[in-house]
Amino acid sequence: MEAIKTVGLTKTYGAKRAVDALNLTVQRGEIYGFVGRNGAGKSTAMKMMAGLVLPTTGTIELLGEPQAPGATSRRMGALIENPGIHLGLSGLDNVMCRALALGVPDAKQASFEALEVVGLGGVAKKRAKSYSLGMKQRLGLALALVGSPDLLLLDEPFNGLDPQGVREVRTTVVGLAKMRGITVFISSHVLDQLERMVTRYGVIRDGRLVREMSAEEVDRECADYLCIRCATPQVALARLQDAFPQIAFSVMEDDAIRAQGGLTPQDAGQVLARAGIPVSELFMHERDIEELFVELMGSEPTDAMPQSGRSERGR
Ligand SMILES: Nc1ncnc2c1ncn2[C@@H]1O[C@H](COP(=O)(O)OP(=O)(O)OP(=O)(O)O)[C@@H](O)[C@H]1O
Repeated sequence: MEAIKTVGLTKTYGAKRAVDALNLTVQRGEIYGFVGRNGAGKSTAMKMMAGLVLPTTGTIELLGEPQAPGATSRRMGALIENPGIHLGLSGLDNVMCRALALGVPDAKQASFEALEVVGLGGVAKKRAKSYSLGMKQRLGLALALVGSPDLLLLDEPFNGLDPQGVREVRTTVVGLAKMRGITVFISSHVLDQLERMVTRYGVIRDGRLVREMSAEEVDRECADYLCIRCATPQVALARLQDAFPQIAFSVMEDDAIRAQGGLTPQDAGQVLARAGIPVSELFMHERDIEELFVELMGSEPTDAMPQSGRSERGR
């Protein structure tokens, strides 16, 4: 069952297509990481999902229900940009205002519980202006949580947090997803944190979705591999496959052979030398998640790849 489905979702500001025909599907229970450079269109897409910005065209379905333009689903909680905290009110009163507006039964108890979940139970009665940035961010999370949503939209929830705050928000979100089965749609630049929580990624570039990947696919793409180049890749491949049946080989679009699974340059080099196959390049390639996403996100705003575009590396 889908938690989020957008079809042709588009937002233009003048000549700028901030979000361009976004077709996105998020399954229930996923923690979906939405990744892109500054200005790629993440916030605009999420604001449309939250009913804060009207789409120019396209449709949005949340938890199986079509959303009227500008409507907000009561089953969704959102933390987008400033969480709208009243600094003069206590954390509890802030959350209660929202709980009452949502018509949450037993608003006070529900508000306490939301604050407990984000670790602010002990300071519930303190004014929000005395909260640190991290505590304010967690208060924003409590505001998003108080209606017991089935879907959470979190736009840059780690912004302004110290490492401890980042960890607290991350573990809270993962706990919610696991214990309550909440679907989480999260945008962040903090890739190493996303890597620890996300089950699927979508990469947005110039308003368009250029790639979706499961966490396992990202792990695979980030795994070290041996790269071999020679003039006769098919012949070399056959020799290597005979010699190392346990290794996963693939030939890339540029004819480079990629070997994953622990083959060393020395062992591969020996086999190819014995077969009389000259090798022009032989090296271990190491790539971390940041390098992978920097490639996918693009360096500067460019013309987007087609909606169904795949990485040039091809798999
Ligand atoms: N209200 C607006 N009026 C005009 N242009 C806008 C408006 N909101 C966003 N844009 C433009 O739309 C594009 C996408 O912006 P958006 O804020 O969605 O990107 P983002 O991926 O969330 O970036 P960031 O990570 O910096 O928040 C940018 O070029 C931005 O300047």
